[in-house]
Amino acid sequence: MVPFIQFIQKHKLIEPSSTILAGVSGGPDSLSLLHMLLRIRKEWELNLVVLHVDHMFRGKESEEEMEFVRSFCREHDVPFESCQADAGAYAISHQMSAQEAARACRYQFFEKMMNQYQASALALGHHGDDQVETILMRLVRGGKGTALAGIQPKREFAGGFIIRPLLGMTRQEILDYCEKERLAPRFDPSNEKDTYTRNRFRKRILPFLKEENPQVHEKFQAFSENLTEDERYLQELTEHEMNTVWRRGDGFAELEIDLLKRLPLPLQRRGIQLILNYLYKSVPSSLSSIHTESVLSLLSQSHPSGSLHLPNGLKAVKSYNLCMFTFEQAEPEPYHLELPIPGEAMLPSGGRIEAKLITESPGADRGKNSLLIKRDKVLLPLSVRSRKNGDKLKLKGMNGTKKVKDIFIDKKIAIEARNQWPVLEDANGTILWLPGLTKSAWEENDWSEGEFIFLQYHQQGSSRGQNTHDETGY
Ligand SMILES: Nc1ncnc2c1ncn2[C@@H]1O[C@H](COP(=O)(O)OP(=O)(O)OP(=O)(O)O)[C@@H](O)[C@H]1O
Repeated sequence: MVPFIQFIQKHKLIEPSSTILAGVSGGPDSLSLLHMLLRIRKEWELNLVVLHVDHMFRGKESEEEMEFVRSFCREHDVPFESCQADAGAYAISHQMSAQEAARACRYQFFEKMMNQYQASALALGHHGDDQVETILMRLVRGGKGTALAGIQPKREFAGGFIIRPLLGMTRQEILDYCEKERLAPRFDPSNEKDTYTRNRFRKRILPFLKEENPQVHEKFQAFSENLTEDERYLQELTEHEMNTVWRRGDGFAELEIDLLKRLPLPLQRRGIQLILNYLYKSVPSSLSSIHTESVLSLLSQSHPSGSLHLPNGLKAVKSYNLCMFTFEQAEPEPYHLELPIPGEAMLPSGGRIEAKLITESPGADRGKNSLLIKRDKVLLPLSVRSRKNGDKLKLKGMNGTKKVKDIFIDKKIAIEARNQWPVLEDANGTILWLPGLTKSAWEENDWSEGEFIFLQYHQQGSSRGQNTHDETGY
C-alpha cells in the first residue's frame, strides 16, 4: 500500500472527492488495483466505478471472468459497468490483430464511460515490470522520442486522464499482495504464450535483469521520468526554434534548409518529426526514425535538387534552399481556355475569371483579384491557361520581366497549386497577369477616354497548397 500511495502523491494522480473509473479484467494487477483503491475510497472520498470488457475470446470462460468481477464489485459495494465486444469480429472487419482489436474495443467503452460519469480519471493496472518490458521492446524495435519513455503514469484521455498507480510496484509485489489479501484473481492463459513479444521479454529478459538488480523497475521508472522531462524541454525548444524555419498550409509544409542546418542536430531531427507529425493526420505505423534520417540526408546532399518518397504518398522535394513536403496527386492536365469579352472562363480549380468591356471607372483600389487594361494595348482574344516553362511577366513597378516560376516561389505557392494556377495571356502570347497573385504592369491606373477590359478573378473555396497565413498564424 505504501508505494501505491506514494506513487499517487508523487505524480498527483488522484484528487480527493473525485470520480475514478477502474478498468478491471479480473487478473491480479487490476484486481489489486481495485482493492487498493477501495482501501482509500472512504478517506479520499472517492466515487469509484468499475469497468469490465468481455472481449469474447474464450467463450464461457470470458463470461465467467466478467461474472467474477461483477460479484467482487457487488461484495464491495462498487458500481459495475460492463460490455461484451466481439473483438475477433472487429479484428477481421478492421484488418487488425486480435490484440489491437481488443484494445480498440476496450478504449471505446472506456471513453463512453468517462463521458457518462464525467470522471476525472481511469485507473489501469500497469505495473513496474510492464514498464521495463515496454521500454526494452521499444528500444529493440527502434522507437524514438517520448515513445522510449514507455508507459506514462498520467496522460490525457476523454476529458480526464488515464492513470497508472501501480507503476512503482513489481509483478511479484502484486502477486504477494493478492495472496496476503486473499484475492483470488483470474489468470489469462494468453499471458503465457511465447508468440507474443511481450511474453518473451517477460520470461527471458526480466529474470536476468532482476537477478542483477531486484529493484530494476525503479531504475527504469526514473529513466522514463527523466526522459519525459528532457523530451518535453527539447520539444518546446524545437517548436520555438522551428518557427522561422518552416511554413505550413493545408497539406503542405516548406522549410528553409540553411536555417534548419543552423540548429543543433537533435533539434533538426525533432524539427523534421514536427513537420511529419503536422502533415500526417494520423501517423502511419510504417513511419520510423529511418525516414527522419533520410530527410536529413536529402537536405545535406550537395546537389541542389532531389526528392524522397515517404509513407502514404508524402514526398519531400528539395530545390536549392527550400524543401517542400506535399502529398502526391495525379498530375493535373494542362489547360487553355479562351476568355470571351464579355464573358467568363471556368477554371479547372473551380474558380472563374470574368471579363467585361467598360467605359467608366470601376473604382479605386481593386487589389490582386482584378485587372483593368486598355482595350487597344492588347491583342484579342485573351486566354487563360496553365503555366508553361519559361513563362515571364512584367510586374507593376518593376523594370524588365520576372519568371512566373520565381513569382510562385516568392509567394510560397505549393507545386501542386502552381500547375493549376491561371495565367492570363493575349493573342500575341504576352502574359498579362497571374490572377490573385500579383499586380501586373499592364494594369491601367490613369482613367481616360476609351474602352477598357475589366477582369475579375473569383477563387473557389480554399485553394489547397496556397499559404493560409491567417489560419496557421506563422
Ligand atoms: N477486459 C478488460 N476490462 C477492463 N479493463 C481491462 C481489461 N483488460 C485490461 N484492462 C485494464 O488494462 C490494464 C492493462 O491490461 P493488460 O492486458 O495489458 O494487462 P494485464 O497484465 O493482463 O492486467 P491484469 O492482470 O489486470 O489482467 C489492466 O491492468 C486493466 O486495468
